[in-house]
Amino acid sequence: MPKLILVRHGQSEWNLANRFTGWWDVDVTEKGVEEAKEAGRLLKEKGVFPTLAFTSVQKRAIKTLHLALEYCDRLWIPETKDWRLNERHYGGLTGLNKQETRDRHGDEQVHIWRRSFDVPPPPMDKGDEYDPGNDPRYEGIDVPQTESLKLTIERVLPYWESDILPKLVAGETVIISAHGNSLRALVKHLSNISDDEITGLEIPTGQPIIYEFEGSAPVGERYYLKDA
Ligand SMILES: O=C(O)[C@H](O)COP(=O)(O)O
Repeated sequence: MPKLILVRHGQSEWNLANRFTGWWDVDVTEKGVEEAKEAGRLLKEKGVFPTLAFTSVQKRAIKTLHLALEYCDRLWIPETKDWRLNERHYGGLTGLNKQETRDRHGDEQVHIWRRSFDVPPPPMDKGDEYDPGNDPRYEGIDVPQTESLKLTIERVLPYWESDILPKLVAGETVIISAHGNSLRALVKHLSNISDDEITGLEIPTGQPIIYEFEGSAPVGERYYLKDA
């Protein structure tokens, strides 16, 4: 049965520093590197070998993918990078410390910005030091100024339908190395999670999540590979 493997990148420098990251391109930490290697070892140990890979255009996800593939001896498989798998854009919160933002705006407001379904964080100003607008990797793309989970879903799902799902239907074992919120977008869709319930879903770093597919639909529920 074709499998879908979802992996959130290993710990990033700004996960460690507790800063809102979004589209800012931070690296993985040493711990993140270890998490990514461990994900690869686990794939190998459990005999789940990806045949095709997708990732974002952000180095924390790309590096995680490469380390995971290296540690299951599959660095050679075809891979595609696409901005539509990027982390959700954190708007004007990008770069701020999460705790300091809580102290300033209150826990409830910060929780709404982080986890609500459709309330986007305040938009990023054009020319903000963390604005990736002029980055060549986004040439020709209308870079958002902020994104809620709902807006993230609106760019992740069309890409999933057009580029990824057909590969699973064709029998490939697909690995997607992406981000907390682009993966929440996918899991919401695949596990049919309501707009209310999705606020409670957290995706840990570096832990492969598996969906088994029959045709174009998942069979049964997702599970963590470490528990299989
Ligand atoms: O972009 C970020 O800051 C993190 O990758 C995810 O942050 P969150 O846990 O606030 O959604």
